[in-house]
Amino acid sequence: MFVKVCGLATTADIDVAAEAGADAVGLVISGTSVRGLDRDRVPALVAHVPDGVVSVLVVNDTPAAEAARIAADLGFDALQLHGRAYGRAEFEAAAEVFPHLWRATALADGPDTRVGALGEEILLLDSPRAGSGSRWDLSLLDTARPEGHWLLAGGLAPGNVAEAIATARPWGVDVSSGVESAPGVKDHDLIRAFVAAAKAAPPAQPSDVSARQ
Ligand SMILES: O=C(O)c1ccccc1N[C@@H]1O[C@H](COP(=O)(O)O)[C@@H](O)[C@H]1O
Repeated sequence: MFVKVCGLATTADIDVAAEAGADAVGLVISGTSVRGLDRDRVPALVAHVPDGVVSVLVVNDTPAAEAARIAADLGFDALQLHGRAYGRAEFEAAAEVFPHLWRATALADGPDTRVGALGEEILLLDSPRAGSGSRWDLSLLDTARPEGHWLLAGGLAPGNVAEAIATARPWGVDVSSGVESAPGVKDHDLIRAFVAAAKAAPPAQPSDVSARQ
């Protein structure tokens, strides 16, 4: 089970997530998120992510090509694009700048659920309110379950991730609010508990892909 912990703010957060066994860590650049980092702090945090852990730039409503340039300039391994109604042409233009794109969308919005439909490497299915800790109706997957490299997100936490994995059968999971003691403040014990619970869950799909794309 591929596990990403998102919205990290300090080098200690990164150390804890990596030591717990997270496969990827997310750093948010967004003016509207409580987890949005000052741009001048980001290079040191990206550089702190250890080899073997995927560093992911997470943006919301940023034009894809602009976000791709930021991801490339700051040395991220992957770019998670949330929010806009991105089209294939926008993704293709962004991929020429930075190829490791993740498409984050809400199933309630009726997206194309084929992984790679816009050229992305990973599809992430989230609640319509990214980063809010909101869960969503996983029964929507019954008629639109993706295959392959897709991540489940939205209101996951140490106490519900095993059940969510059993229901949704994703390739991986992503968490932010559910491992915090207050909005934007990561709780290290919750990070450890989340990664342990997710890794212990029986995988629904083979883990046949390395963490670094
Ligand atoms: O975490 C944020 O603040 C955020 C901001 C902008 C876009 C995405 C964001 N986070 C992503 O939201 C989901 C799930 O969050 P939660 O666990 O429900 O709080 C996850 O994909 C994060 O990467």
